[in-house]
Amino acid sequence: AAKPKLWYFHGRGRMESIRWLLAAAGVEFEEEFLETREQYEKLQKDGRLLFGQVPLVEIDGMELTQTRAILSYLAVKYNLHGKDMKETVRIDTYADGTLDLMLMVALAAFKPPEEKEESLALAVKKAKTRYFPVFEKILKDHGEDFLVGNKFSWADIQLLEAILTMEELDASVLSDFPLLKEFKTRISNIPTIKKFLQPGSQRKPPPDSHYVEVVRNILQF
Ligand SMILES: CCCCC[C@H]1O[C@@H](O)C[C@@H]1SC[C@H](NC(=O)CC[C@H](N)C(=O)O)C(=O)NCC(=O)O
Repeated sequence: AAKPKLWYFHGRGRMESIRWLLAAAGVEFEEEFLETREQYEKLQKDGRLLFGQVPLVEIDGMELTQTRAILSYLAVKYNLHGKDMKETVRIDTYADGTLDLMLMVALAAFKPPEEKEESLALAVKKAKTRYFPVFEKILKDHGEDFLVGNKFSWADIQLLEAILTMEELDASVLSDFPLLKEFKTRISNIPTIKKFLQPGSQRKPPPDSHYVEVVRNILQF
């Protein structure tokens, strides 16, 4: 079967969680990087962006947009969802929480320097006071290796991505969360994830000023 093809900017943004899921599932994927406004306008003109937006993922003969819809499709397709509805809603809930945190970080890149620092500091504060305490308690309460059903799921992938992203902003962000530290080590050592964390993988670096300029230029905002 053809490899999934991802259409997005050459950076993390909203697409990074999709890259993480595919990589963790051991699925090879291709990427098309939008560098110019023309490329983006062509996608729109060709009617490939339902609401005029990216991420766009070509998979199984479909052209999918809307990040959450794509992630849900991939989680089910690669058996990274729950064994029943009750597990699945927990996985979705945990994943949505980490996506909120990740988006806070992603959008901060587009703010003026002063505001950007403030937004990133707020994201770290939210991680330490809102999100990480919840996940530490979940791991403590059920005493299992994974967040749901003692089986590796999409929620675990999202949480690891969030942990690593927050550690880039504050290396001591896990200092009060011993179980999350163990979780980080455990999940990072899953072979497909270990590979994705090696240099040269399709994992993208944190957004820099060039990336922000390119995205602003393409989206004209
Ligand atoms: C570090 C880069 C991430 C920040 C920038 C991204 O966050 C978004 O707010 C903008 C981009 S992503 C690009 C943006 N895509 C979305 O906002 C998608 C939102 C949708 N709900 C989804 O989850 O996929 C875009 O195509 N906009 C064109 C425009 O709406 O006309």
